[in-house]
Amino acid sequence: MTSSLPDAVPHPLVVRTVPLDGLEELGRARRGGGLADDPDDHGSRAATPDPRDLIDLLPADAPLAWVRRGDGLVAWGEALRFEVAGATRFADAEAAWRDVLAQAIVRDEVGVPGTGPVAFGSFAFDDGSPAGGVVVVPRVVVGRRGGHAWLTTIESGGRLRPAPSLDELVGDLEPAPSPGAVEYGDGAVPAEPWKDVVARAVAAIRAGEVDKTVLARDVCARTEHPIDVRWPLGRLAERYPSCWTFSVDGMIGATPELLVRSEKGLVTSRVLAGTIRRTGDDAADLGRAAILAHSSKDLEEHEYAVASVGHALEPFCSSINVPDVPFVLHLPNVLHLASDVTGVLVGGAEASAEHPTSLALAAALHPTAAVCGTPTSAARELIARIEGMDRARYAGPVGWFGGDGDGEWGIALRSAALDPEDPRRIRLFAGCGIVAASDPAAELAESEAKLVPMRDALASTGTPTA
Ligand SMILES: C=C(O[C@H]1C=CC=C(C(=O)O)[C@@H]1O)C(=O)O
Repeated sequence: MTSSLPDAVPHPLVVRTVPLDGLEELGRARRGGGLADDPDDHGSRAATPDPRDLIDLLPADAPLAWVRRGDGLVAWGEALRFEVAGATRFADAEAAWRDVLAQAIVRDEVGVPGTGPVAFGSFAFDDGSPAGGVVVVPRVVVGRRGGHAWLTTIESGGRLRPAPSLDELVGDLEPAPSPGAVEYGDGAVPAEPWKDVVARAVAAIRAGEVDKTVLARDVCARTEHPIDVRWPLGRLAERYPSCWTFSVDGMIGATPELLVRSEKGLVTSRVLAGTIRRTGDDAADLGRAAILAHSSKDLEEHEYAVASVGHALEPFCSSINVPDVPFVLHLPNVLHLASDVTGVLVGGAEASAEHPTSLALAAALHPTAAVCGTPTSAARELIARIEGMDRARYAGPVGWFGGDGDGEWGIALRSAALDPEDPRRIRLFAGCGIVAASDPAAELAESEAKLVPMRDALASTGTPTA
């Protein structure tokens, strides 16, 4: 399978970024409320931007999003789109983006990460997947970071014109309608047989074929009404503020795992592996956090994941910091062992330094042991042999990059893929790291806990599941 890219960019892109005032007011007016308190901001209760300010600007048609704690990017419209496929999908996407940039006319009056030209991407987990990958260059981008907001417009073949106002661009949006009742059905491998798949993986590990692997499953949902992506997105952004809520070409979710952020010579990766379900009782959950932090099975799972990220970043970095001990990340549905790995790219922040792009770094890191296993190629083969489904863009890189190559790529976890043929159908995914001590029934329960964010996001009403 190869990528089919246009031979040449049809017209140069004209990109303009201007500062934006009044984003909060616009968001507040739409919701009729005040600024939100961040539930992750333990104790300080500082006023933070509402996680929905950006999401609430999106139109229903093909919205693009990368939002965390109310900051990030939302975008819509399609100035350009590249579809890529196969093992060269990342390199092809990057080359196409470079070609576009070589001809772009840019006026950026803000100059922070995420301003100027921006492209969103979502890529398949597996080289052989028909899902391949897609890069979308939107027509309108609204961004916010640390109290500053901006508006970028991208036109193909136009002339540099005065920037339109946000009101003009957004107009009167109808709020997202609920998808109504949701029916769930089996995915490629139903729950009970999936336990046998886990048992086969455990046997393969005990036989020495791999040290660790990650197995995933899907469930299929059918909704009463067509799914307006803004419905689940708003709920995910509100309920999972410490995750990255994303939407790219029908792939949506709120991932807690940052594959790589590359910014001015500094790279960061949030590595997760090792999970315990929450009970809904805060005191009991503190006890469970302590159990997780000392669980040899989970620490082993985590160690493989951290090592895979450290090794993949090594060739690009002059220094790397890998924490000795993971911390426990508290999400509403689960607790994870987490490590923030940081590194300085060779050349550091020097303006003359030629850094790899964030997408090239994502390609080098993918697939980490958090979604594939150790050693990588044997784990990949084992997954292809026993998992019984095409992961498509689940567990693949999803995110954005800018004109200088810097950007942020998450791993598409806690996610779902809309059916491009039927707006009432969506496929939800969840996976679990498997090591020698894994128990199939416990892994099935863990996968159910990881499906909760998307299930709750699709629900038409009701209290989210703990
Ligand atoms: C593969 C998934 O989770 C990974 C990320 C965090 C914790 C994991 C675990 O504990 O098994 C997985 O490695 C998923 O959520 O679908």
